[in-house]
Amino acid sequence: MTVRVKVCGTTSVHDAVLSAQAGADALGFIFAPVSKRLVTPQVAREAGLNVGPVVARVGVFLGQGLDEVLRTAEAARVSAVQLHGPLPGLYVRQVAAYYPVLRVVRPADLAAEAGMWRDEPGVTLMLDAPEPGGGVPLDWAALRDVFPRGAWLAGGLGPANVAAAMQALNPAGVDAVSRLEASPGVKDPALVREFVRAARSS
Ligand SMILES: O=C(O)c1ccccc1N[C@@H]1O[C@H](COP(=O)(O)O)[C@@H](O)[C@H]1O
Repeated sequence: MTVRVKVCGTTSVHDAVLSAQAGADALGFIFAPVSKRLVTPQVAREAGLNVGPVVARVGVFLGQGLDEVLRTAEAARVSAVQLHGPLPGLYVRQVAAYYPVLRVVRPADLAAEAGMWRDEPGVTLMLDAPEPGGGVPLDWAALRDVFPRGAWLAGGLGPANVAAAMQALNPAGVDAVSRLEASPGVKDPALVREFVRAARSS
């Protein structure tokens, strides 16, 4: 199975084009106000118009109301939505009625969430560290026996460790932000290219 590669925390058209040219399958746009990588829906929309017809644009949310999520996703013209934080199942289903959902869970919540979304093709699980965007890798060895088939992996991934993470867990997709930056919200071109290359060749 070919791994999907998502480069998150895109805050400019320039960095969107850079990541797309590096070969990313998906770009993440963070709309959570707490983030150092906060982007406006207008910039995300403009970025999406500059990366061609194939690259997915994922709107990232943390602890925001349903109305805000749906309005922002529409304004930004994203193609998928990534949901962090504790959320009722009904909320996730309501978003999934409009957008494919990447449901982000911490290892502690994996068993419950995996059971909830096993038969819902519109919801894909992503495992991440408890502190999103913190650059801290998960304990891959501890997850080896429980990592769900088809799930994505995030948490402290970068050029130097993505191959080992893939070897340990065989995720369907990998996602990274802080280890690809020159400064918060600004991509380091070499790190982005090397991350995509390392994931592709693993
Ligand atoms: O990066 C952020 O600032 C952020 C804020 C709120 C929700 C999600 C955020 N980022 C997500 O964090 C993971 C991995 O980040 P890292 O590679 O460990 O720095 C990824 O899913 C981002 O989309």
